[in-house]
Order: sequence, then structure tokens, then C-alpha cells
Amino acid sequence: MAELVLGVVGATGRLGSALLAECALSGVEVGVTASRVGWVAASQASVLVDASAPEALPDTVAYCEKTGAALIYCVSRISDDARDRLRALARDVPVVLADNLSIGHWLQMRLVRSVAELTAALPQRPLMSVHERHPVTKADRPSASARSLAAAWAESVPPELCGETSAQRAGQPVSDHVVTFDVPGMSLSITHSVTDLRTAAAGLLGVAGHVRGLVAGYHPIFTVYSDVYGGSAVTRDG
Ligand SMILES: NC(=O)C1=CN([C@@H]2O[C@H](COP(=O)(O)OP(=O)(O)OC[C@H]3O[C@@H](n4cnc5c(N)ncnc54)[C@H](OP(=O)(O)O)[C@@H]3O)[C@@H](O)[C@H]2O)C=CC1
Ligand SMILES: O=C(O)C1=N[C@H](C(=O)O)C[C@H](O)C1
Repeated sequence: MAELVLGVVGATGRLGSALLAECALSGVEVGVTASRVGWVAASQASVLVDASAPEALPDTVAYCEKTGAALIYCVSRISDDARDRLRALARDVPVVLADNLSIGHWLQMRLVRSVAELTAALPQRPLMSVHERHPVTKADRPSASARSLAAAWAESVPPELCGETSAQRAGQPVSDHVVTFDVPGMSLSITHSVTDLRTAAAGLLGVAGHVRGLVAGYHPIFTVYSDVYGGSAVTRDG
């Protein structure tokens, strides 16, 4: 298989620049960068990462269709129309939907599923709620990660046990996601905090080679991490 060459759409942004820095540290070639100013292609990317904004999707899809590059899509606001375009692209190339690239999010998702399994036979099952916090600069709400956490719980419990998802815009970069399980007289919370987007960039580079070798199709980042780092509790996250 050819060498991994990354393309980064949104290269001047918070996540994109963390990715470029991580590529420089690990010696991964970056063949394409893009921002609102335009696209710069020094060599053909085998994996394109879109860490930009919903408006970039047509150019991103066109690049992957033309070159066969796999796509890792990180933009957190995905309209129904965008989802349809991504699913259509996934007929031809691997498309990874990356709601949250931090390994901590993968662990938190797995813990939510474990709590669902462990509480299935309890006389009273907990109500789960999700709270997410991002800085005031985050454009959308609730976060993609918060929606995935709520969906993971909803897969295996009745609707009355699915509590609120709340969103707060305040505080430090980058994010907190807290899932809380309540039964009368007791609460259990599991918190995932990200303080530096380097963790997201490192998570992505850890699986980029694997993504390049995936078959065409729609692959949630949750399943990618489960494939690479083990375990079998695999369902959807997007
Ligand atoms: N999955 C994950 O782990 C994470 C996901 N995200 C998500 O990634 C996305 C980007 O976040 P963040 O880095 O904070 O955003 P920033 O606002 O810091 O950066 C946005 C980037 O996208 C570029 N851009 C905007 N519009 C276009 C366009 N039409 N064509 C090409 N490039 C464009 C900007 O270019 P310019 O400089 O020219 O404006 C800039 O490089 C968000 O949806 C965010 O929620 C963020 C962090 C982690
Ligand atoms: O915009 C961000 O910063 C982040 N967005 C992602 C999300 O919407 O879940 C992941 C992480 O929380 C950082």
C-alpha cells in the first residue's frame, strides 16, 4: 500500500493546526492543506481530514471522489443533507465520521454501554443525562460527542430513562462531557475533559493508516478505535 499522505481541510483552525503540528512531530507527510483562502496541493492525499466547517463539504467530497482518498470527517454540525452526501460518498471510499477524536471519548462511550449492560437487571435502572461544556467560540450545540453519548444510552434503555442533554458555553479550551446516572438517593458521574487538541490529533494519527486500508463504507470513529484498540462492543455513534 502507498505511503500515508494526509490532507487537512481547515488547516489554519484549532484542530487543523494541531493536526499539522502532530504530523510534523511524527514525520507524516501532509500533501494537501485548505482553508477559506483556497486549496494547496503539493501531493495527492490518501486520507483527507475535514476539520473545517459545513460549507467546505462540497469541495471535500469532490476531492475524495476524484482521487479515491479516504475521508475522516470531524465537523460537528452535520445537516441531513450533509449526511446524505457523506453516505453517497461512502459508496466509493471509506468515510469515517469522527464526532470526537480523543481516545477518552471512546472510553466514555464504552463505559456508557457497560453501565447499560450492568444495570439491565437492576430493580431500578438509572436515568442518564449528559452535560457538555465548550468555550464560547464553539459554533454549534449540543456537541457531536454529547449527541453520541445520549444515543449510545438510548440504544438499550426505554425512552423514559433518557434524560436531558444540556450545553454550556463558557470556560477554558477545549471541552468537558459529563454523563450522570441517577437513581433515587444516588448519582454516578463519568467525566471526560479535554484540555489540549493535541490529544485529538494524536488519536487521529494513531488510526489514519488503518483508515486508509478500510473498505468503502461509513465507519464511525468509535468502531475504528474498537477495531484498532480492541474489544467488541461496537455499534453506531453518528
Ligand atoms: N472531532 C473532534 O475531535 C473535534 C472536532 N472539532 C470540530 O471541527 C470543526 C472545526 O473546529 P475548529 O478547529 O475549532 O474551528 P476553527 O474555527 O478554529 O477553524 C476552522 C477552519 O476551517 C476553515 N474553513 C472554514 N470554512 C471553510 C471552507 N468553506 N473551506 C475550507 N476551509 C474552511 C477555516 O479557514 P480560515 O482560516 O480561512 O477561516 C479554518 O482553517 C468544528 O465543527 C468543531 O466542532 C473540533 C475539535 C475536535
Ligand atoms: O468544537 C470543539 O472544540 C469540539 N467539538 C467536538 C464535539 O462537538 O463533540 C469534540 C470536542 O468536544 C471538541
